[in-house]
Amino acid sequence: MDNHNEANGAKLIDGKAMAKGLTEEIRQEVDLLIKEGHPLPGLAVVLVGNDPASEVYVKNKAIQTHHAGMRSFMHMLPQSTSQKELLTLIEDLNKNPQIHGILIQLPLPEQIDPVLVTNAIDPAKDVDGLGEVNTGRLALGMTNGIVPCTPLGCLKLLQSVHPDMTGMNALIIGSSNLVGRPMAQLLLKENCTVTIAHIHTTNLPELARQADIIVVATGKAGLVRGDWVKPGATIIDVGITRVMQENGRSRLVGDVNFDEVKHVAGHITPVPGGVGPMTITCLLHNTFQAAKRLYEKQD
Ligand SMILES: Nc1nc(=O)c2c([nH]1)NC[C@@H]1CN(c3ccc(C(=O)N[C@@H](CCC(=O)O)C(=O)O)cc3)C=[N+]21
Repeated sequence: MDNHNEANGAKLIDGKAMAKGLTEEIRQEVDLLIKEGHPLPGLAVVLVGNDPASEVYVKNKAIQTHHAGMRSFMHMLPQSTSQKELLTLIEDLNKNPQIHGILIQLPLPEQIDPVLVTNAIDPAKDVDGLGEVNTGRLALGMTNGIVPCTPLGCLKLLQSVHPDMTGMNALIIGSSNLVGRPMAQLLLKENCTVTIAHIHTTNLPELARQADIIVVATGKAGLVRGDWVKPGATIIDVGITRVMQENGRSRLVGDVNFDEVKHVAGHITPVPGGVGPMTITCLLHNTFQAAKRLYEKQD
């Protein structure tokens, strides 16, 4: 499959096509598990509150879970849900043998501590990979942990262009627990020289111009400009912001000024159709792996 189309100089890395292929592979592996007599892998997604964007993502995750031949369990809780109520639900999901993966959609309402609830998930079911056990395993370079979905998707997109990243300068813009920090661990493991830039970084354009790889996850639409980019560099755009156009319709834009950067970069991911679909496929992959590991222990 050719996932690379021309984007006026830069080649597009087609995350949508790659995600479709990987989801199909997962579906075949799920079929094999079921033929061996194992129960269907199940994913529980918990959404607290009624943020419309989160609702779209969560529904999309449920649809994709079915495409991969797995079961999905949705839990939509009101904005006023207490931390105790959420912890009780997590306890139930931890014990439920039909559920192999648990995802608590972030961000959470302010009365709930995201670190506390994330750590309440059984590490074997923590398919977001955000709890302290899986975070620690990744930091130690262990291979038995679960890797967060968005950075894992970014890694697969990068590997499609660079099978060997040894010695490359990688700049990560954004230091969140969800993306920036785990991304740094993954690229370190690929033998990159990793720089993490964040809100207090003073010389961002200068750092960007030295980078062979840029992964940007800040939520600042259009942050990365054309003259920040080294010619031929590979750009992974994690940002996703909905903006209103003059015609009254909205469209999605990333953290990269695409129209400028496409003339300079070697490869670039589009928004939409880049990192987003790969994030969902990696969630399915993590859920399948969690189920498979459990079945292997039971055999
Ligand atoms: N615990 C947790 N884990 C997450 O992985 C997580 C989360 N919380 N909170 C919110 C962010 C956001 N996120 C996206 C997933 C898919 C698309 C996606 O499929 N985007 C499509 C477009 C979708 C559209 O049209 O709106 C695309 O880029 O092509 C976007 C965003 C996962 N997140």
